[in-house]
Amino acid sequence: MQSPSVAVVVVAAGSGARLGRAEPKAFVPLAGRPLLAHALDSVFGMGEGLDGGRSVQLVVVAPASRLDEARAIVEDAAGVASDRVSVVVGGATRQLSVAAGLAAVAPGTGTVLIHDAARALTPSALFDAVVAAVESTAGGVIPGLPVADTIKRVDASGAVLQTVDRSELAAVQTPQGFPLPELLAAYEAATEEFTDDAALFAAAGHPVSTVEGDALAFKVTTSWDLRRAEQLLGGSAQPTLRTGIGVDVHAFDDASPLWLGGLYWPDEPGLSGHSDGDVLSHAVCDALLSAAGLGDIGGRFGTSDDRFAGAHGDVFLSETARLVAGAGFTVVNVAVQLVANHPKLAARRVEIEQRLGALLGAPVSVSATTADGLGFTGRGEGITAIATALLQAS
Ligand SMILES: Nc1ccn([C@@H]2O[C@H](COP(=O)(O)OP(=O)(O)OP(=O)(O)O)[C@@H](O)[C@H]2O)c(=O)n1
Ligand SMILES: C[C@](O)(CO)[C@H](O)COP(=O)(O)O
Repeated sequence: MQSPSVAVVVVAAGSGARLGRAEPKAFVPLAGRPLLAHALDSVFGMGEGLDGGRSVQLVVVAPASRLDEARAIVEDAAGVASDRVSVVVGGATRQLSVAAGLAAVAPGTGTVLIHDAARALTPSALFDAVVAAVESTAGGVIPGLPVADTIKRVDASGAVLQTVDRSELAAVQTPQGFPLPELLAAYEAATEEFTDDAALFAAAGHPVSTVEGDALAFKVTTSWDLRRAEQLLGGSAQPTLRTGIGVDVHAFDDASPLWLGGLYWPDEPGLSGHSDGDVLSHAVCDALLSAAGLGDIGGRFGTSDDRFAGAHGDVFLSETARLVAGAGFTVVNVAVQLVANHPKLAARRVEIEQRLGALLGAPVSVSATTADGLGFTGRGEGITAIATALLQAS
């Protein structure tokens, strides 16, 4: 293969912990397509693109678990099979992922750009501007934007120590461009972890300058960023809603106290279980986890975990609410229905609704029915709870 003069390494191997989705961030859908696909649109839109006068090599760095998916996205974006595109496995840190990508860049390449897949809406013109600046300066080039907020230095307690002069600061983006031989040598020499490639390059003694960044090159880090990206792509400004369902069943156990909806029910037979058997709270947790795409209560709070032995429903509900919020959702409402001969809920229904509503920060409706004498609930052997939850992406 003839050595291309420009290579672009797109790092897409991060987990996206701050986004909190089940899939790695680069594979999270944005307007119906993975973030990575959008990022590649920008690469293939470069003036120096694959079909242009000069060839550009593309290396995508993906998680080991998503190699096939990444290959399919790359092939789809490239339109044609090409020996100028490849997908390699990333590392545990961004720096290791970049190093893995650089190892796949053709020797003899003049300029290499390192780009975050998470900056999915970066305009192609920014790639072109960085390439042009690397070629004219022979140094490192990064896009930067003025910092809009006043910046304070604070200590661990939050006390303000100093106001930083922001006229000297820039918020730095990608793609970051470098002459390949110098960047490779800098990576070889690096003994510490840097948050961007320019810092690593500068630590090796090389000059780095900025070109004007672009607001569209923002990094999708949190759910809020993802929503902003959706809206910029002309997606509906309607909130993203997700429903979930949860069902739980526990058998009666005369030797246990009854806990239901977070309340103690004296003089009623209890329910068996690893925890306190609060079937109603557990169904609500499952509905919330299901709506957020976070699996289920068994997967999150397994019976092998001693911390949950005998735990009350409140513990599971509070932790579920924390997980759901961490995944970028607010609870719109929850509805739960018990299928049971007893206890009779009517007298304490409002009390349960208020208690669970306060825990979840959203309305909770509780209802009950019997099974007309049919099945195990009809025979009075246990209780079934069925819950639904509605979440809104925050
Ligand atoms: N081990 C890693 C870590 C990050 N990245 C990539 O580096 C870019 C910028 O990193 P960041 O936004 O911090 O992504 P994550 O590390 O995935 O996010 P988080 O810190 O929230 O987990 C992303 O495109 C990400 O996929 C990577 O390729 N390999
Ligand atoms: C490289 C980078 O995108 C420059 O802004 C950024 O440093 C990487 O993201 P992180 O959030 O710092 O891991």
